[in-house]
Amino acid sequence: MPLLTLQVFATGAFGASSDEEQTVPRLDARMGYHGAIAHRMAFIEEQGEELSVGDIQFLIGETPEGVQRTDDRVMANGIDSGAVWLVADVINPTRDTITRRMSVRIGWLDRVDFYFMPAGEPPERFISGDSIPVHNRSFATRVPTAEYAFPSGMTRLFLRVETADPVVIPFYFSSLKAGHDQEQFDAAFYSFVYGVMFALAAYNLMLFTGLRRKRYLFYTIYMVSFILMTASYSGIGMVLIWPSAVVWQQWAPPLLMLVFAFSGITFATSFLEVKLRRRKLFRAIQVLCAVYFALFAACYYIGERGWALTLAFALVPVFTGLMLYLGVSSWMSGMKSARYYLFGTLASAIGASITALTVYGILPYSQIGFYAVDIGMVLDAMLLALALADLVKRTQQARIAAERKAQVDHLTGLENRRGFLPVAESLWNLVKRNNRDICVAMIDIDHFKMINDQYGHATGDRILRKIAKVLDSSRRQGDLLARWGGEEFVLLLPETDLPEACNVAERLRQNVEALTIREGADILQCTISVGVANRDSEEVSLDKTIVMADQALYQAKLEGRNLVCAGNASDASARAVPV
Ligand SMILES: Nc1nc2c(ncn2[C@@H]2O[C@H](COP(=O)(O)OP(=O)(O)OP(=O)(O)O)[C@@H](O)[C@H]2O)c(=O)[nH]1
Repeated sequence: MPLLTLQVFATGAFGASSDEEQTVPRLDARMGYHGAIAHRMAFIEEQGEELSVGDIQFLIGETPEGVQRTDDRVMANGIDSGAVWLVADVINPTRDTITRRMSVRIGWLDRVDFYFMPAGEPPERFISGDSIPVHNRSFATRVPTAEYAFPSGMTRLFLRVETADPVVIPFYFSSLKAGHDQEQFDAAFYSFVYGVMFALAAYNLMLFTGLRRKRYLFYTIYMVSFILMTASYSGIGMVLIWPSAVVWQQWAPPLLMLVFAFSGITFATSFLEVKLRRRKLFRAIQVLCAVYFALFAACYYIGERGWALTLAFALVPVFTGLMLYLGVSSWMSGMKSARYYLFGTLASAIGASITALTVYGILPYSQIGFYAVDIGMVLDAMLLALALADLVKRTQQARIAAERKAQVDHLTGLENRRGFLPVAESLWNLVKRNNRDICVAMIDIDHFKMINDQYGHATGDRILRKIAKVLDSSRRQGDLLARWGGEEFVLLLPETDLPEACNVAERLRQNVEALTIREGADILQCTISVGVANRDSEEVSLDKTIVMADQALYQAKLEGRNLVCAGNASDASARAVPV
């Protein structure tokens, strides 16, 4: 007989009795018990050596004080603990058989054996657990399940659970219909979770294919690794995808937990541009990832699955903390899109913590507690997708602002040559199509070098700004004014013939001449020279008209400055004349 060290899992130990009927609690076969019912059963924990049904029967008979009770509906005993037996006597007071469905609703348990022993008969056994290929299990279900037709009288029910994973035993005893309804609910829930995840993963993969931005790829990997991780520990993977891959099923949960944590942190570092902003931290994260993978490989090599799981369970909070820290620090440093990221990470962290605490038995077991990680992750997936969209929006806005900035002259606030030309070209083409007049005036401040030399560059700048303002307020609405470069400006006058353009130019000249600028004790007055040219034939381009206006401006300078000269764009050899 193996030596047993018996432990109490929780408070409320059953008062031991030599009466076997009191030692083993009773279940009524007619009842459909609501929720998990470990508190309605007795339990015994194996210490080292494996026990048989005969050993357990012997123990119950000979040392009933060793049989324990718990107040908890779900037994939770942490990682790598010994095998646990649950025992109850199922009473069927009717003459007919009563069929009941029993299941342990956890997909990661290695080995689960159900034994049913009617009085005076040998036990009938049902085997399950993820160390057994699906087709070799008594019932090919996602979670360990048995259906049994309880005969009239008493049947002793034994349940043995053994695993290197966290020992959690939500044992359900229900009618076939209630069991079926629960499975339907689970299927609907996982369909919803996986549906959302797959849709977002596929969409972001498309974005990656089209845009070639790595962050979309990392998002996709993060989602897919979550799907695979939950598929591995929920048992869905084994039932639907790898029904015979027992070794893979044993190692998949810790491995996929690592992959999930790493893909999450990789997405975070890419999205929050940690490599650019925090180079040292980025290196440290890479080293940490490498160390974890090396430790996992070592666990695999020596066959310590419990250690690998402990490693994975220890890693997830570390990386979640790191992801939260990165989110907070990025938000603090002004990255607006980081707040969606932060809320998403917070949702998944809270969900994962609730599930972990539920699985460890620290929080009372509930459906919502058990599925909290999935609910949190769905929220996380949606908020991260929102964060990516927000980042795209902000990047676009920044690009448009930068493009606009590149088209504006920062000194005068007028358009510069880059801003002027595209608008001028389209106006030019429009006028040309309608065969209307259009003119160009080139404007240059006279003797500006002298002002710079005498009063300094800063005063020169101030005067440039003032003259630009005068020009801007003197132009007609619809005319396009820009700083062409240095102390030169250009004015495009659509729907304007040459004499009218010369009138406008003359008004500008007069307004600038009337401008007085105080510089210390001096009152400064500036003048401008203007060259005007018009489009006087079909073939004349904007460029050519600008050249002609420039020549007319040169003529104005030659004629003594503070003048408006007009030229003819189609006849560049003709001499521009003062107006
Ligand atoms: N303060 C200031 N000066 C500028 C700026 N851009 C060009 N200049 C100056 O404008 C002056 C232009 O000199 P020039 O091309 O010789 O022409 P000018 O002295 O105006 O003589 P005319 O055009 O022949 O009347 C140079 O001294 C340039 O340094 C600017 O943004 N700010």
